[in-house]
Amino acid sequence: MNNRIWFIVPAAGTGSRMQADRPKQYLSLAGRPVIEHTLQRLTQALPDAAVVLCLNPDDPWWPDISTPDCELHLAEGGKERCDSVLNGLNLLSGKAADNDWILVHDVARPCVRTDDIRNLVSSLQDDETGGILALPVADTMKRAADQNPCVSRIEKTVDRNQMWHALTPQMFRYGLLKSCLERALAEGVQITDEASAVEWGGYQPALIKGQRDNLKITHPDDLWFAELFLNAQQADSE
Ligand SMILES: Nc1ccn([C@@H]2O[C@H](COP(=O)(O)OP(=O)(O)OP(=O)(O)O)[C@@H](O)[C@H]2O)c(=O)n1
Ligand SMILES: C[C@](O)(CO)[C@H](O)COP(=O)(O)O
Repeated sequence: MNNRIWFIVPAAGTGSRMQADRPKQYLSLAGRPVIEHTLQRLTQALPDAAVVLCLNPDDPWWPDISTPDCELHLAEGGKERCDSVLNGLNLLSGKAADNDWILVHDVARPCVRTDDIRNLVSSLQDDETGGILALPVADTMKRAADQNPCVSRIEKTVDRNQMWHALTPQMFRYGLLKSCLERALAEGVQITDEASAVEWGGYQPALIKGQRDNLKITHPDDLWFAELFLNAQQADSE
């Protein structure tokens, strides 16, 4: 594959659902900040890929982080995750070719397996649209009658067949992703991942099965699960 690969890592969130004293990407996980684990996984998976890290402009913690041994560009985070990603894409204007691959990966997913990342790239390197790591739903799915995140009532059971959890990285050509994301945001479309912008653009991104331990650290107990996964992955590799 002769096109370059660029990681864009949205890392400008405040981690409000984590209820911690700092953004979750700077919380300690197995003795190191979450962000260091994530960046290490990305650079281990694809050592020749460059990394665009989207940081909150007022982030006081980044200077204390051990930076990965890779080509690293810093972009300014935006109001929402999608804005941070678009800022990362804009930073690559004039650097990335339209057919270069962009892999967007949440900094809050430090347990992503390098094999999964490489499998995503090898599976999609000849694909015109791109796609995402995802996980088929294994539980019966219920739609709640309201938005209370703790207690509610079942409004209906949703057919789980053909339902997948979207993970990251999400892999798209630079030109396609930038165009779809710019237009979707300009139209006020609710975008929570890159695939939803590409779908809005009329494309059908691929779903490539990933591992269940690629969790997004979101709530306090997720940090405990992440450490379990890291320890289990370490034990498997020995
Ligand atoms: N304005 C934002 C918001 C989120 N993110 C990043 O997008 C990823 C997924 O977002 P999420 O898990 O929602 O992180 P937060 O927004 O920090 O969490 P919360 O919604 O609990 O505040 C995270 O790596 C986060 O750092 C970002 O770069 N810019
Ligand atoms: C991109 C993502 O991780 C795919 O599941 C998810 O949409 C991020 O959501 P968040 O609310 O911004 O964490």
